[in-house]
Amino acid sequence: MARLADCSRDTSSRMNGRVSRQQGQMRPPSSASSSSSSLMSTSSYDSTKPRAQSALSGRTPIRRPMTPLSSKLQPGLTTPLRPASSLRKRPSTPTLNSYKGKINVSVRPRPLLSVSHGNNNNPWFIENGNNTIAHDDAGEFQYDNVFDPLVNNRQVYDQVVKPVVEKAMDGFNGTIFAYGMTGSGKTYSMQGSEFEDGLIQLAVNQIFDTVRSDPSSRYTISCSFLEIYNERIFDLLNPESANALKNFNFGSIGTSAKDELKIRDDPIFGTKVIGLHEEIVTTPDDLIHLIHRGDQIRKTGGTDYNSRSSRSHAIVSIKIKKLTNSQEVFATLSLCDLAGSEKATTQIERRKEGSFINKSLLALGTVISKLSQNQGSLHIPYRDSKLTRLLQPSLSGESVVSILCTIHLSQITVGETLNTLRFASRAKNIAIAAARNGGNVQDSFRLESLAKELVETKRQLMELQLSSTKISDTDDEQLQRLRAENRILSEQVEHFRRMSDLGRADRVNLSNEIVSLLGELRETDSNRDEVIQKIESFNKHQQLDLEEMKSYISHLEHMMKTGEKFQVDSQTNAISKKQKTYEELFIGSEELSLKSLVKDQEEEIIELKEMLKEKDSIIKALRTAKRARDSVLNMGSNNTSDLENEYEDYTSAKDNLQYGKAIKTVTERIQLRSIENEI
Ligand SMILES: Nc1ncnc2c1ncn2[C@@H]1O[C@H](COP(=O)(O)OP(=O)(O)OP(=O)(O)O)[C@@H](O)[C@H]1O
Repeated sequence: MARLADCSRDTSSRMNGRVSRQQGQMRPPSSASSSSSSLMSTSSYDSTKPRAQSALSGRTPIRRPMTPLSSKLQPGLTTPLRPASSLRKRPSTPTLNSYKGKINVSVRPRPLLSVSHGNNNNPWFIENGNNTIAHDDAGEFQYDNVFDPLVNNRQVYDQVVKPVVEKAMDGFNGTIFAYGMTGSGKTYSMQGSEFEDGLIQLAVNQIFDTVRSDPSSRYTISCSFLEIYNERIFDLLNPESANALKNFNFGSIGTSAKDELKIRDDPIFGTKVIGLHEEIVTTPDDLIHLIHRGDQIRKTGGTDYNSRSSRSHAIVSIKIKKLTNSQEVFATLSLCDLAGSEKATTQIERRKEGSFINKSLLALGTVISKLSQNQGSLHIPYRDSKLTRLLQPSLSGESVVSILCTIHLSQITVGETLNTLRFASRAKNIAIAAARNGGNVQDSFRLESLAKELVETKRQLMELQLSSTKISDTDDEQLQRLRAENRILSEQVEHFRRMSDLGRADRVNLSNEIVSLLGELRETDSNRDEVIQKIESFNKHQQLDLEEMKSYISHLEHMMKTGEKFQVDSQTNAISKKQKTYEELFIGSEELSLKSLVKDQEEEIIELKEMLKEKDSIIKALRTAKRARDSVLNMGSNNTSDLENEYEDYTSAKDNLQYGKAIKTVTERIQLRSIENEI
């Protein structure tokens, strides 16, 4: 256990992000650190830059026996101890397609500095072997990793980032974020310095090392880079957004609102920033260049603890897609450098920035706190800030998460450091249940096309339902009309048939009676043969008329049958239309043929009506003829010439299809004659 020398506010030692350390004052690597050396990547992009020679004099940490944990814990500050572990060490239940575990939490104290403004009784103690940090009054805190202040970025990387990158290369989303008060070393850790690579650079190296060592797979790597500044999202890779950010100041908040990017829910990635620029890269240099470009734009300013402080949360997202044979996996690795919390400052702009930063960090703390309570029913206020909204998919367990908490170990920052440690303690209770993204490409394609088909079928079904309602309305109207007309038609046919039967019987009677009448005619009558001939001819015409009537009847019957069949067909069509696709129904010829059939039927019905009218007049004429015959028979004293004359009138009238009129005339004449006889 090491008692740590007091560290102090340092702005003088910062020059362009450089920091020096006195060599030889670092303690031997901790167990965490030493174990990590065996895991170190053989990356060809590893930094081999020498550590800086320090102009600062460090203080050798004082070692003292560890105070028993129980006596150190204070109510509200306790952190249940658990075996030190990292993603590698901690028990988890990874299967091929899922990963279960807890968020990996590491603590990195900023190195001690030579200029001390406090006293030597530094209250902090670190025991690297046990991954424990203790405070004289606050007690002990244990995490997956508690680093020695003098570890380098590579050692931190191996414990904090490397396992997450390995998982990301295998299809699991990964998130790493640096959290801590301003000036505690977040940016130093993530971006590195002139003398050593940061975690981002090392992650990039590992990604491309993996790509190179796996020629049998095809990788696609792309990157986006955003920052959340004063609760607005800016695209650090998009020049327009970057310009907007440059011009962004508190006086123009309203006018620049259009430049900020919006967050939307996304079925694949949980959340998505709409319109965020994303570039595909093929080399590590390309990727680093891209990140460097964005970093130039990132908002920085001076705080009381950091002359070049990050005033925004910055998130680099690296998308990795890997295709091996027909298997595709994809993942997003998010590397977040959060803005540091700080106490009130004298500068107005810094104060306003600080309030936004503190607010979003508070929201992050609340979310972490609620998640750590492990109660599924609890409402998690992800929407309280842009930061928590963006980190929602990661924090809600869908991503392998590793948090690096950076701390100051000076006496004047004890409150802030304890806050960070409490945050870290809560975070390590959060469970992860991440799933691998991807699967068989053919399956993916098949699923994709099935999903498309489903959408298309649903659309067709909706249109079909709408149009079938319209069609059935039209059909219904036409069917109703056709049914009514058919009913009238069949009644007329039935009536016509009865009349025809009646007419046939009358005709038989009539011819019999005419024959007997003719028998009574005197054989000597010179025109007897002629009369017989004419009567026979009349009979023949009658026969023809009857034949014609029969044929009309069968024609009418046929039309009725066609009409009935059409009704049935229409109903069947209406049902089957509902089962047919939209195209078959509307683009095909079905509808056209249906319409033309209806039109034909309408024309035929008009014709039939005309024909029926004619037939009615024929029947009427036949009736009148019967009546005329009856009158003739009753008269008994008809002479042949009168009969002949009347017969001629009748036939000529019939030829002109004016039977009714002709018979009327005959009847009138016969009636007139009977009156004359009576007189
Ligand atoms: N582990 C470290 N080794 C050497 N120097 C460090 C280390 N950590 C931090 N520093 C130095 O401390 C100063 C502040 O660090 P840094 O900018 O990384 O803090 P920060 O947490 O990102 O602050 P802010 O939230 O304000 O951006 C820098 O000059 C940095 O070089």
